[in-house]
Amino acid sequence: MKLKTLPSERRDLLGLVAEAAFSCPFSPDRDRLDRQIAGVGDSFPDRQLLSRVTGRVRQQLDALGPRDRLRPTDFGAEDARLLRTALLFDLFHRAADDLDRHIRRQLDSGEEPIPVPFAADLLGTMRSWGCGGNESLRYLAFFYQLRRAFYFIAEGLVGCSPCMVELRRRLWHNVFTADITRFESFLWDRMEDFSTLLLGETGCGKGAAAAAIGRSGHIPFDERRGCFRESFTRTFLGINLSQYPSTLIESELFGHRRGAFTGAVDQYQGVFSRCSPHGAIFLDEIGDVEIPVQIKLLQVLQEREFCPVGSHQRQRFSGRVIAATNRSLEELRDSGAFRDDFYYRLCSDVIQVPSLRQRLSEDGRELQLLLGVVVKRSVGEDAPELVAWLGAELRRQLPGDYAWPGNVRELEQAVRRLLLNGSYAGEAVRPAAAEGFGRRVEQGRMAVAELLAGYCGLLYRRHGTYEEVARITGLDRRTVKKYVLADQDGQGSAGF
Ligand SMILES: Nc1ncnc2c1ncn2[C@@H]1O[C@H](COP(=O)(O)OP(=O)(O)OP(=O)(O)O)[C@@H](O)[C@H]1O
Repeated sequence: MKLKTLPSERRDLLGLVAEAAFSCPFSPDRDRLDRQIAGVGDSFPDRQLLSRVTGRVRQQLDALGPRDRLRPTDFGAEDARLLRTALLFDLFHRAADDLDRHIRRQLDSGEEPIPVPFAADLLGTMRSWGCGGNESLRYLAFFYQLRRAFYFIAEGLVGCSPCMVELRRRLWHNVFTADITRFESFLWDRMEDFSTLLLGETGCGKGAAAAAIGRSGHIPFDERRGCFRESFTRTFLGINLSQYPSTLIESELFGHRRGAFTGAVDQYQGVFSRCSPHGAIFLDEIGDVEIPVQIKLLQVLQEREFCPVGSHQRQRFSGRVIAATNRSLEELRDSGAFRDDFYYRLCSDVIQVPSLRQRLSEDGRELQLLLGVVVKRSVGEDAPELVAWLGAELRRQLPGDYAWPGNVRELEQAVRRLLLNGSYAGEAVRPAAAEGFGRRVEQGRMAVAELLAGYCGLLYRRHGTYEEVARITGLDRRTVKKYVLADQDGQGSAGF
């Protein structure tokens, strides 16, 4: 049979589509390609761009003949590749709403994978183009992974400032590498050794960034059961290492055998054994772990094996590790508190999550955008009037160069306080808090825990780091943090 060829103007356009299909959706390159495909300029509104692009691609494919008779294998090698990519691009965008709905339902349903009623249609369509059984299953899993990554990066890390745009691009690369075709061919199920270190101030979104990576791993489709093999809610497990005394950390990480130590009345599964094969573990506050635990973690990352406490049975770990800290790892490494070999195991990718201060200084619209997200999360719907009021109040009540030391978490709190009391003074609350604390000390009725929480809280508000408070008080950093958090929760300092 004589192989067909694409008309040259269609080949050019489908070439652009193939480039767009494999480029990062958060990159300026993708925006440029989309505008070329859609045949529109820079002023064309972002919101309408994708539907213009998909419309144009559909039009090009329709012009090649009835869709059910369009087979890439009827074309010469290069044209077949372009055509297949364009068909996949079109199918992916047709399925996007179904996939998003599925992601939301799975989020609500939790740990059991839910049925995917639209999967049979997608598989049938791909097979009608001559895709093999396994190949079409791979594409379906790939579609789902692409959509999850897009969903969690875009929803979890909102922001229009250049540093946020760059962060989203970095996260996408962290999931799919810088070359998605290479990822698709070789790396899709081999990402376990790509560890990630997230750095940034408290409350700036390191947890959100980790969740976006952890929920976006490869999950195969099980055609017999009609669902993906795993719920992505199980593929991301987090542990805040600063919450546990060093005696308990190992057991939380690796689990323990029954009777391994006093109090171990039952066998316990740690995060490493609970993590699914293509999942990820989020080790939050990695800068707080002591050297012996660093050595154990290093061993697991090197050998991919661990033993629960009190057991000699080796278990394999094949997930990814994402670690985060708001401390200066440079200082910790210089002081010997953080091992270099451990650092080098963790740092396949080091991503700096920007502070709210930097974001606001780069783009003034950032505040309004974030307020929109925070308000929607609080009231369950878009409320533009409320957002406008909150923005105006924050601008009126706070100094223009307010530093937002608690970042987005502080912004969330500021919104609640404005809604409750109509006021948020930020830094201006310090003297009042200090006065209240002083008064209560003078009254002489404070318990030691309350006194320490109030004092650590006061110093933390003044100096901004746990290290400095630890230096002044002579307490260790972990204890300082515990008191500062108690002070912030109002536990240690009720009535200030
Ligand atoms: N860009 C963003 N868009 C929307 N929400 C955000 C963004 N950044 C952070 N948040 C929200 O701010 C809150 C704090 O974020 P998160 O817990 O990820 O911070 P963190 O850096 O991990 O803090 P810590 O170091 O104290 O653990 C969360 O509710 C998170 O969803």
